[in-house]
Amino acid sequence: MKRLEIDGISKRYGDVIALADMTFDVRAGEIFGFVGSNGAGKTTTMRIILGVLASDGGQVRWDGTAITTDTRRNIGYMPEERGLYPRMRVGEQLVYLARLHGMSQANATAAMREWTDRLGVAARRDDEVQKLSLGNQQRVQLAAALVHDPEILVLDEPFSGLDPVAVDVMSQVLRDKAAHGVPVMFSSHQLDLVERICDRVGIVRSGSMVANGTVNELRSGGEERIIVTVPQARTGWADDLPGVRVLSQENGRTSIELAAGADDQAVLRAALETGPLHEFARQRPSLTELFRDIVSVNGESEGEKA
Ligand SMILES: Nc1ncnc2c1ncn2[C@@H]1O[C@H](COP(=O)(O)OP(=O)(O)OP(=O)(O)O)[C@@H](O)[C@H]1O
Repeated sequence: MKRLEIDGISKRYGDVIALADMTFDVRAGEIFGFVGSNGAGKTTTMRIILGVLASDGGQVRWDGTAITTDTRRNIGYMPEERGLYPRMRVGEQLVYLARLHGMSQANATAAMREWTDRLGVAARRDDEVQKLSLGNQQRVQLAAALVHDPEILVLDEPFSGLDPVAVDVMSQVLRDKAAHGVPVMFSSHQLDLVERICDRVGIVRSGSMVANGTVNELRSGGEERIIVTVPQARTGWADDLPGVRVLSQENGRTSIELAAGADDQAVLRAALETGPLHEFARQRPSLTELFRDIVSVNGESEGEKA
């Protein structure tokens, strides 16, 4: 199976260590979610994969071979800063980009038609990019990443700012691409979405990969919680129970971490005393909860720390 390998990449900006031994891979046919706090190093990694930025050390490989300018032409890239010409018309621009990648005029036009159709911007082909809403510009940006039929997809926050319909359209396109054997990597802060559509997830902190696996693998490494729903429970009902740490209590739903060996039946009895019990369940943490555990550094972004 072909793999995009990011192997021991390092990068400094003056005193700031942006990447330190960043290592992971993205496999053909999978959707890989790349998550981490602001400033953790996601964009820097993607720029290095694309070759728009040079690393200080390490290697990017595709199918076992160091990636070259030629291989990079087969990557569909959606840069964080976006990259469309605001005054060029949508259709012209996509054809132009496809032609730059070596497609014939006829194939480029066909691909432009296909992607503007699939991404729901066919009616805007003759409009200047700058006249589109931000969400529609983003759909065109994805079309630009796809129009040359790339072998690899690297997308920097493709979902930010999209409405729920556009999110569905974009997710479906990424799934189709993966189903056709393309490795798809994207960064995002929308963890519920990442949890839903990614085959594997990598969590980045301070320029390194700190956790990496399927959502289930990551979740099974997290501490189990007990969820207790008693709509009428008074605030703080579980605070003094032995071995109990209350993680949250909202709208009658309390999430509890229980120390090893602590008595879950005592929690159940205490819950029943506060009112009618609707739910008592053991649950693995969500990706959002895991992320907070793994990444949060006093709630600061990494850029602020640096
Ligand atoms: N051109 C630059 N000059 C100096 N420092 C930079 C430059 N680009 C990035 N950095 C620093 O490198 C680190 C990693 O930044 P990067 O943009 O890769 O993070 P990110 O994970 O993409 O963040 P975000 O989620 O906010 O987009 C940060 O500390 C950032 O301040």
